[in-house]
Amino acid sequence: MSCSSKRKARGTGQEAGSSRALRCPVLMDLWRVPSSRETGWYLALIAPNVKGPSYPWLDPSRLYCHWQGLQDCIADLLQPFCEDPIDLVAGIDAMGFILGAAIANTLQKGFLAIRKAGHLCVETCTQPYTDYTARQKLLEMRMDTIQPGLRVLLVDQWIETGGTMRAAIHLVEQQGGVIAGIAAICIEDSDGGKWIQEHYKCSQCVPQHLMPQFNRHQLESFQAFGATPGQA
Ligand SMILES: O=P(O)(O)OC[C@H]1O[C@H](OP(=O)(O)OP(=O)(O)O)[C@H](O)[C@@H]1O
Ligand SMILES: Nc1ncnc2[nH]cnc12
Repeated sequence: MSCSSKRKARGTGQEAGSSRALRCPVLMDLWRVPSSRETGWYLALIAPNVKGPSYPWLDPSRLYCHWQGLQDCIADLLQPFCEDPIDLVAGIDAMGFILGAAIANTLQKGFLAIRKAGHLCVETCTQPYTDYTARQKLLEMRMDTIQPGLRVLLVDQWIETGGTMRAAIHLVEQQGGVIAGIAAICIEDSDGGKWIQEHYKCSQCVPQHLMPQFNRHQLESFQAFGATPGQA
């Protein structure tokens, strides 16, 4: 209960400084939609990391709170695939579930959860990988869904080193699935990110002119938060 601001959370009548509002440095205006929704406008809704290097360097989940931001983000991710046959959408644990399920619903397709190990109580195939934390991890997928030739759109929130996405690609292809495409808010220009873009049809929300900021892990839009990012 350290928030001293007295701003009102619009529409709720709830004060930011009330007992229900904990640590809320920048309250979102959930209803404000810019009149000219420029390409990737909603990326400015992403919050910076203020907790340090053991966390991802930013928080895209803030943009999911904004109805028009989420809608435009999903439309942008799907645009390159609008002519392509897709049988199934697969999302990667955990934040890839949000975008993946929203995309599946938009396409009126089913959704397959690719999970971090230890949660699926059915027959699974597993794939070890290393991600941006440099730790060894394990992805897991059920084995009763992908028939040979099934066209799968793989979705995650972010591709940094590409380790997680490559593990998911491997799981789908091992079962005979065809990667119809790969969608993520950002695919960084890392070696792994480039490899994925060279080998698969991809979509991401970050326009070319903003890529240097995303690769540097420092967005100009963070200035609006008045907070020093915990990690670059
Ligand atoms: O390209 P990579 O270096 O492999 O990193 C990308 C992965 O890292 C994040 O997940 P993370 O496990 O941090 O968090 P989550 O479980 O909250 O999605 C992100 O959502 C991707 O899944
Ligand atoms: N959520 C995320 N935000 C920024 N960078 C990431 N790298 C992996 N996950 C990320």
